[in-house]
Amino acid sequence: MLEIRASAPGKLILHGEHAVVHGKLAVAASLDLRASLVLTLNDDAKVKLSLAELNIDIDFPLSDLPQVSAEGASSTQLDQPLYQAIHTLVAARDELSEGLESRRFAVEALLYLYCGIVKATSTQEQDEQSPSGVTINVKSDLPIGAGLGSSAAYSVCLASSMLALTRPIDAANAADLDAINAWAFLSESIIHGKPSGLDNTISCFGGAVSFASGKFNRVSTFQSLEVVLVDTGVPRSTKALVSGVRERKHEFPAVMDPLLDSMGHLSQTFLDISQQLAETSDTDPLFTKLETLMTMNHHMLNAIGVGHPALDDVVRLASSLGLAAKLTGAGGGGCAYVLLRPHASEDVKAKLFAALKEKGLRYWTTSLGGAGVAVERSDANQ
Ligand SMILES: Nc1ncnc2c1ncn2[C@@H]1O[C@H](COP(=O)(O)OP(=O)(O)OP(=O)(O)O)[C@@H](O)[C@H]1O
Ligand SMILES: C[C@@](O)(CCO)CC(=O)[O-]
Ligand SMILES: [Mg+2]
Repeated sequence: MLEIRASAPGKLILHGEHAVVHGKLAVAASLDLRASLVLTLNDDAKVKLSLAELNIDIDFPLSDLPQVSAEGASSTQLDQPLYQAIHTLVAARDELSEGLESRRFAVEALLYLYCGIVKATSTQEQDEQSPSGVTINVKSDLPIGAGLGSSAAYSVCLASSMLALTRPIDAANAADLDAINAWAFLSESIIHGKPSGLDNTISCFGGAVSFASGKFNRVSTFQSLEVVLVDTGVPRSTKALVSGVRERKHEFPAVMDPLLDSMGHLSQTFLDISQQLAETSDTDPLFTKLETLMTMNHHMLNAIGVGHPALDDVVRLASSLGLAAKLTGAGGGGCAYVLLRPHASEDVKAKLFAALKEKGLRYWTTSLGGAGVAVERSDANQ
């Protein structure tokens, strides 16, 4: 029996969220929290999906899926007629009418990649003669819609498993990674609107990077930072927040543009200081600078309209213990991260964890810069 297993990590944006959508520099690293997917074939000629975190169990007959144009679907641009056909198909399903719109985007993204990658490579004759369906189960360690790149981890799992269904995929091969990343970006575009590509790139390649205008450089200087991720539990949508910033930028360009520029410069300053950190044993003054940058960036993100009182509460709580925190990802709720100095006193950590527990907030201590996508195909008949 054919089985494909894929997994991909979430990410922490240390600095540069939102600014990166407008071409500025951001710095981010992968997390050790991952999404995972198992794909098998079925004889029912259906795409069956079970998305545990979204409480979605639904199937679509293959015969209902739209035809892909003769030239096949592009991996670099969303095919609008194909997307519209999928959007209409999903909108017609009552099971998906409840809850947030973004639940439907997850199903649309999955069907889009299925049609664009799998259906596009099989001929109509093959489809009619042996209409093998696929069964897909997804689970995730990541909080959904909370700033840690759950949508990107999901998108990378989708892209890598669909590609592995059509040909051998090696996650150590640069061309295969580029193909996964390109399709994952299209899935992110369905979920996010206009993503920068940072989240799917980190989830695909892993490690720690600086990123601007679709290009990234690996960075090894800040992977060892110790952080605590804190989820305010306030739900929000990345798509809505990103479009809110775009509108504000359009309305007040002279005010917004310098703020976005400043956030890009802040990412570069962070990189310069983390480079110095790697070259000295006298780290305390540099950590003081890193903490100042976090506080500044948190307030700049408030200024561009992506803050939330619950995030400010986390920043205040950290500050009462002499620590710095800032929101991460799209903001508007979701997660903040707290920076711990190396050898932070056990007493401070214990106080932080106790205060977070008392407020009923979920938190994670995590390592940065782990592996990117993993995909493996096994076939019992081979
Ligand atoms: N495990 C999952 N199963 C199915 N869909 C998922 C899963 N994880 C994320 N998604 C999709 O991604 C959406 C959440 O993405 P969104 O971009 O709003 O938040 P995020 O990626 O967690 O945060 P950020 O983009 O700020 O890092 C969900 O509503 C769903 O459409
Ligand atoms: C808010 C944002 O910068 C990060 C979301 O994790 C959006 C993006 O980069 O696409
Ligand atoms: Mg996202």
